[in-house]
Amino acid sequence: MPGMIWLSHPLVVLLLVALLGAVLLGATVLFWRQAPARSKIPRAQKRREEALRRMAALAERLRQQEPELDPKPILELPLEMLVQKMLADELSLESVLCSYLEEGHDSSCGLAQFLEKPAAKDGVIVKVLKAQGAIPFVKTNISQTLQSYDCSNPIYGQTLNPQNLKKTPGGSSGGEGALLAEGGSILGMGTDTGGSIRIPASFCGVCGIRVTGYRLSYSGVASAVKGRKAGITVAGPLARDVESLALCLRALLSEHMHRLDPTTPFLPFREQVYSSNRPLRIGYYESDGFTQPSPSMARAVKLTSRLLRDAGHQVIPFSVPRTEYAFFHLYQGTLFADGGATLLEKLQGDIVDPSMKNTVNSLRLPDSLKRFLAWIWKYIEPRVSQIFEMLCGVGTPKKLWELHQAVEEYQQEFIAKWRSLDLDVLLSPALDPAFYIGYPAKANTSISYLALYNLLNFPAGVVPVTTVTPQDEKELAFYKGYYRDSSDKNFLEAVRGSVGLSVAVQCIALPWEEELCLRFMKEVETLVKNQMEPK
Ligand SMILES: CCCCCCCC/C=C\CCCCCCCC(=O)NCC(=O)O
Repeated sequence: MPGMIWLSHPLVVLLLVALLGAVLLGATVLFWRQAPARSKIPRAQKRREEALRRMAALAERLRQQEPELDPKPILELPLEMLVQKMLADELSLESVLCSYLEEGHDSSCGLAQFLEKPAAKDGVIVKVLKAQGAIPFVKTNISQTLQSYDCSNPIYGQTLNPQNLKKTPGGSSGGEGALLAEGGSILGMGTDTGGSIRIPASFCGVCGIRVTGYRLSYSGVASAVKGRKAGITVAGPLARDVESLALCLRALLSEHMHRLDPTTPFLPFREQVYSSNRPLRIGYYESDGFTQPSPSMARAVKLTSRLLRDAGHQVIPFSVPRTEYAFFHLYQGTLFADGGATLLEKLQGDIVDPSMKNTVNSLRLPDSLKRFLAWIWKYIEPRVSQIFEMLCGVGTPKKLWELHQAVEEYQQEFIAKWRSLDLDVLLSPALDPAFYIGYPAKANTSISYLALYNLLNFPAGVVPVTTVTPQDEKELAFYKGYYRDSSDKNFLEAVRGSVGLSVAVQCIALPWEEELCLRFMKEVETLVKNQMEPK
């Protein structure tokens, strides 16, 4: 046989042996490099099991001591009412959640190399909350490195969405979203670079807000990627209602926080802005022209803008300028300005979670190959081409400054448009309904509605307003997406089969206007609640 003749050639045999040797060597080196990570993971899992056993034992002891006590009505109380009851001595209970760097605890970011390095002291947010009586009681699951909006890592596994166990709770702060949705907590803290507070909140049917950069302290918050100066990561709370978010920000925006971290402005919570009821001028859009909204996302904006109009507010159409440019060139440009070097460094010797493989494998390619793929994909799927271009990084400090300047110019262009319409606030879709597990990595352009406000650095929060109806589901049959590419196709697959799942809207204000943003969110929440429960 001709094949056998080839195989009997000594050079071919030599080549095959060399190839096999190289593969074996590669696998051994990888195994050896991952060995420390592999050994830390079972220990972390054991610590978690022990903690859960201790919690179960404590719960059992409480049940025996107080057989009459029903904790459910307490856990379901909004934070504000809980505080009122505690102040009135009707309740004494120990539970406010915080997942930030906390003395004596690991903040792993889903990375084995961050394990067994407990924080030496509390982060500023934890310090301020503790000083006001908060008792952090649990750290919740996140996506590996926080650079994905799924919620999975090789240490603690995949978190599921309590509304549908085949769906992700979103990420990166997906554990917080799931715990709040299940009534297991009353307040959580997350971080947001591309929707990591707002996506889990909207996927799980709770509220969340990303504040203007630097308004809340970021000191002591663990992260796999630090140092970005555009598209910066910010802290923010998640809770079951807007009043709880306001209570949290009221507590944090204090002299105490400013004293502990003078890089935050001394700008205490402005009560009169939050409690004002003057009618608002509200801009709104159902589509950003880049990610075709799911039928439920568009319906959520329609429903909310009608309720707002009926309540006496002025509602004005708004269109987002140059979304494609803003998403790829500016947002992804800043996200991967270093070509992913920082992220890859943090993953060295670690097991890469399946939810991160797409990003990590693409980043690991040599720049020349990324450029070649960008060129090829230009003729097949232009959006994939743009992703590969951005994954090369900016190249030089001069280019980075040019990018920062372009971001500032876009910010001014957006503000000028906002001002020309004399708007107070803006209403947009969030990202809904929850995706099937594994899909965030496949539909990576669909975060455009949320990432825009990371790029602009505006405060933006999400409020659940409706659930997916059978009619929304039927209308998905006509969903094609604006680009008809793999990301559009994956988005459609990700959101199918979601009748009954939560759908939120996004409420946006200008920088430093967190109180106005919250006031707008509260207005939306109240109007939706009132129409669901007519007097
Ligand atoms: C052809 C496929 C190539 C895949 C390349 C992947 C490109 C990834 C693009 C977008 C994903 C962006 C995810 C950003 C998530 C940020 C989440 C967040 O807010 N994190 C919080 C934090 O950083 O603290």
